[in-house]
Amino acid sequence: MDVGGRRDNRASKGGIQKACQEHGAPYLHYRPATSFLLVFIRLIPLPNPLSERCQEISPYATPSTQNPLINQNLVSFAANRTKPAMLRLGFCSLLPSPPLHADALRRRRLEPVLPSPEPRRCAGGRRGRRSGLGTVGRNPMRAVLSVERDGRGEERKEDYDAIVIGSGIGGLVAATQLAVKGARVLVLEKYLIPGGSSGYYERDGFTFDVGSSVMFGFSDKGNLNLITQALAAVGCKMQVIPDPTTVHFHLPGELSVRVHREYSEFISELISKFPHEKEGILKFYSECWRIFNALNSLELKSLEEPIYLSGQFFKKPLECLTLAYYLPQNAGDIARKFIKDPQLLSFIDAECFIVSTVNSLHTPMINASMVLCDRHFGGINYPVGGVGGIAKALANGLVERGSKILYKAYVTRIIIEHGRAVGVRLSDGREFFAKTVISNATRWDTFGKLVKVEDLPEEEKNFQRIYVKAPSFLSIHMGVKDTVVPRNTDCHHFILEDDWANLEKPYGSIFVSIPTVLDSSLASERHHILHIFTTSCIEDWKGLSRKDYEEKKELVANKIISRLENKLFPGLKSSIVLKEVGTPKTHRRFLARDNGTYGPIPRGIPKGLLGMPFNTTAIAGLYCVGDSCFPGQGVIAVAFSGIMCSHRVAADIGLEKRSPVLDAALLRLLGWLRKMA
Ligand SMILES: NC(=O)c1ccc[n+]([C@@H]2O[C@H](COP(=O)([O-])OP(=O)(O)OC[C@H]3O[C@@H](n4cnc5c(N)ncnc54)[C@H](O)[C@@H]3O)[C@@H](O)[C@H]2O)c1
Ligand SMILES: CC(C)=CCC/C(C)=C/C=C/C(C)=C/C=C/C(C)=C/C=C/C=C(C)/C=C/C=C(C)/C=C/C=C(\C)CCC=C(C)C
Repeated sequence: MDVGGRRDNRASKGGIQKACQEHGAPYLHYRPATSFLLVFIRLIPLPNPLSERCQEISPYATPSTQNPLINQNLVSFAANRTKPAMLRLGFCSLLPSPPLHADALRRRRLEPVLPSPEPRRCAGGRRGRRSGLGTVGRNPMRAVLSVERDGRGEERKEDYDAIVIGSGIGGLVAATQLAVKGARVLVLEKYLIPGGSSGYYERDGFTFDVGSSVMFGFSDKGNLNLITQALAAVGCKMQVIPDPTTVHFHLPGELSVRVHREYSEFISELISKFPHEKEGILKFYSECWRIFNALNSLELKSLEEPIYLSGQFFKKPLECLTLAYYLPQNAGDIARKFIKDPQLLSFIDAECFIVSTVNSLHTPMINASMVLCDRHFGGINYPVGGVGGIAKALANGLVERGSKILYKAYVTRIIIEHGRAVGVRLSDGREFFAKTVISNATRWDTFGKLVKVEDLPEEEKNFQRIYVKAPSFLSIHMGVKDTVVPRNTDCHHFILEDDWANLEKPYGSIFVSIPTVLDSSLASERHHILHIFTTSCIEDWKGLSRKDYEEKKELVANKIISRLENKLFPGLKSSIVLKEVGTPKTHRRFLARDNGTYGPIPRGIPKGLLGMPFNTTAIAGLYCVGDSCFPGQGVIAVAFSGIMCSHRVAADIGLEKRSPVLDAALLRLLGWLRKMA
């Protein structure tokens, strides 16, 4: 059964009410006044328990000169820039509201756009071809000029509205959304191809996803399909393969649970394992749907922009109040209201851990609801050709809209003049200037390395008080003979063998994705890809000689592979035809993420999402995007952060409505709320 999730306010309320009735869960419906009261009761501050270039053979990098496939990609990006221009319109739903700023108005008039009736199919992975529908022509009358200086001090006039540091999904979504609104953007990426941790790499006929292959927000339903929407904004639609099972859990006590795409099948399976907790299971997941439906009814834009925010409160008061009520809450507390069985609560911990790397007591309820429901509402869908196709399509779309992306462009400094971010300096000495700078590097990298300030701004101190760096991963990318993967094996597995206490320990649990189960074109015939990963801390890999480091990689990887062989795939070791091991150092080096972290995790019990910073920073003109911004880790989460960031930046540069007075009031209020977390 698909529950709720309709755009219409009444329909979405009806959907959840029906779901609650069908599952015997209570349907809680607060009047606005009651909700306000509840929200502010939740916001009363409570004591907060307080509790952080290497030698490397990387699986993620092959110098382009040695890798014809990467060369081919670079050539295709270069060719892309020179494609003849055709004026076209993206998707109506993502077009900005009428701009107020004179520059913006002028731009609009000068850049007529023609409607595109159908999005074009985008190339996926290496096998795809670009259809190249065209580009928005450059405006010869740009109002804001900035200066690009090369290493020899020569100057060239440029006219960027925004510079984006990094081309992860967060940075690319922010950049493309701005480009669609008429801004001219420059993306600077230190690596050879776009995508960051959602990139790809190729070896001996295998196309590997660098990171996760589980794609939320990639359906054609509702308002929360943010990856689909981000691609649609640049006129792209990727072909996807529906995954019938989000994940197959293999847990202590021989507990095996498959999260089926169909919600009713998943719920029936879970109830069959815990029949005595039927009511608790229904109530907990119904509460998740309540939040998901509220989220799904909103138009998602910047929560730091008061005109939009008050508009949403006016249009969907109950949904907004529902979200405000759950904003400071965590999934584990809500689960404990309904569920008593310790093993079932541990299962809910595992459900949260796979998306947040922390247990349910530390996972914000809004984030948990988002993933626990989207997998059934829109389902998990895998892009044909691999996850890397998403970033490639966004990067192509950006260039087609007259913006620019530079690879091998390593930003080492954000230039601040008179307290305002005005540009960036690269490791080769080049400097670029723009009205705004958006950093897709983590907040730790942005404020620890790229911005040199005497004192960390209060906001960042507060962020570091509440959040620490999540551990990194040890990842093993393998090509194996297909005989080792039985027919009907699910694509994604989570394995925790004997002891629930190991859930959050380094190397305690194992994630496995076999994307070739869905898309066989990622491997050569009669082969599969196994992407195995487990949490690992950089401290474990520091201070080793090259030889010791390599030996340790081999040792640790073999242990993980043996565990997998025992649990799921007998004969796994002898079936391996290709194996590459990445450590936290690999993630640090190739993604420029401090300690190789995959984003922030709360230091203690958080107040839900309340403490997460949005996109603005204490430095005027400087914004952050990506997983160390609201709502946190995850490809769909960083896509949302990109959408929010682009809206706030667009308002600040005059491409969207804004009210300086309301802005100041809202930003102060949000800052105050964050301090309470
Ligand atoms: N757990 C997984 O397996 C997995 C896999 C893929 C994606 N993800 C999700 O994606 C999220 C990250 O997405 P994101 O968009 O925030 O970041 P990202 O790390 O994917 O991308 C950041 C990009 O910025 C570039 N960069 C960083 N510093 C730079 C600098 N100084 N100069 C130039 N370029 C620089 C990096 O090379 C990288 O391409 C993660 O939190 C994670 O949740 C997770
Ligand atoms: C402002 C104030 C105060 C108030 C207001 C109120 C309101 C209106 C509010 C609103 C809110 C909102 C809108 C929110 C939103 C949110 C969201 C969208 C969220 C999202 C989230 C997401 C997420 C978190 C996701 C995640 C994911 C992930 C991480 C994934 C991962 C995966 C993996 C790792 C895979 C696994 C694998 C295997 C098992 C193999």
